Amino acid sequence: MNKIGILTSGGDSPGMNAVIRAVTRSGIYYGAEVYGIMNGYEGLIDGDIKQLFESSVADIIHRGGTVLGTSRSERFMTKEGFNQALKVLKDYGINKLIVGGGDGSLRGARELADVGIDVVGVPLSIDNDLGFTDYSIGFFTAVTTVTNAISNIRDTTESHGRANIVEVMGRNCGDIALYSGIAGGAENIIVPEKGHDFKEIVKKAIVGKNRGKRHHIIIMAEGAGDSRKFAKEFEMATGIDTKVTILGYIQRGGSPNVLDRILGSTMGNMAVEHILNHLGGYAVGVKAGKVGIYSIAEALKVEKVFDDNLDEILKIISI
Ligand SMILES: Nc1ncnc2c1ncn2[C@@H]1O[C@H](COP(=O)(O)OP(=O)(O)OP(=O)(O)O)[C@@H](O)[C@H]1O
Ligand SMILES: O=P(O)(O)OC[C@H]1O[C@](O)(CO)[C@@H](O)[C@@H]1O
Repeated sequence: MNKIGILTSGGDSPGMNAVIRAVTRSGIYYGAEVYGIMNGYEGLIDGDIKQLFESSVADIIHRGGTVLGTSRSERFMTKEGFNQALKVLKDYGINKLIVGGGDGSLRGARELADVGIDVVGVPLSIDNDLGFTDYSIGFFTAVTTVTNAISNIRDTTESHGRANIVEVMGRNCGDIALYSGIAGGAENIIVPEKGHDFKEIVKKAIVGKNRGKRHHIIIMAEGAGDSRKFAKEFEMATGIDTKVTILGYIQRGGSPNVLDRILGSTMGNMAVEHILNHLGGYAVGVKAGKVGIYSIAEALKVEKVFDDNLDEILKIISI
């Protein structure tokens, strides 16, 4: 009997529950037992594990967060914690493990594969910072949430003739800023991958103001610097009353959109099909619209590349 374990790890992301549901139901469909490991690698170390049945995952596809809980586990990064996790897998007879999470979580999964555990990693993170997949699950829901927030901020900014610096998440990746900047019609984005020309940003705002423009929205990725400091300097240089909005967890929670539900369902199903038929370590991803499976070691070597073309388009069409 194959026993599949599933855990979610790192920052939660919209779509985690769609993956848990797809893994559970696909696993049972293909004749395996499925076990939910609570709170990511922490639950794996502590043996906080429960068997999942078809109805355990009812009514969750539309919910944000993760019904299994998640964590950032320092203990898993220690030799003792890691060995304890291996012992728990052995004690429970869990011979296949599916890990949903971001870059760090999948690196943890690769470590497990390196010592002989069959694993499949599923990219689940709002940051979209994994190079081997065009999109990680949760990213587009977060971008939609940020875009809706920009629309609201734009209304009130326009009414008052102000500027607003909107700080978004993404750790060292500027994709949330880039995609929401395009979709929300922001004047500028500031991302960690690129330097920014402060004088150019100021000039653009002043030219816009002189043309009669009553709003100026700048999306600043959290990894690109201090948004409050930037706002003060921008206000000083332009004379435009400037506010800061830090979106925080608003952009990580919430019901997953259609794309994240579909990616979660198809990737979860593919992870199960693959893990039941192959030994070793793999990761699922999406390239050019197609869901595929890759060696996890190779996948994690692929560098994340910033989309300069999209950045250029933003510059051309935001005046
Ligand atoms: N290099 C590594 N080797 C082994 N385990 C790791 C490694 N990096 C991270 N982990 C484990 O994965 C957990 C989650 O990693 P991290 O906090 O980086 O989040 P993440 O998976 O990148 O998700 P998110 O993108 O949402 O932040 C860590 O707390 C740790 O237990
Ligand atoms: O969950 P925490 O510890 O607040 O972490 C926040 C970080 O997690 C993410 O939301 C997802 O990786 C990042 O964008 C952000 O920097």
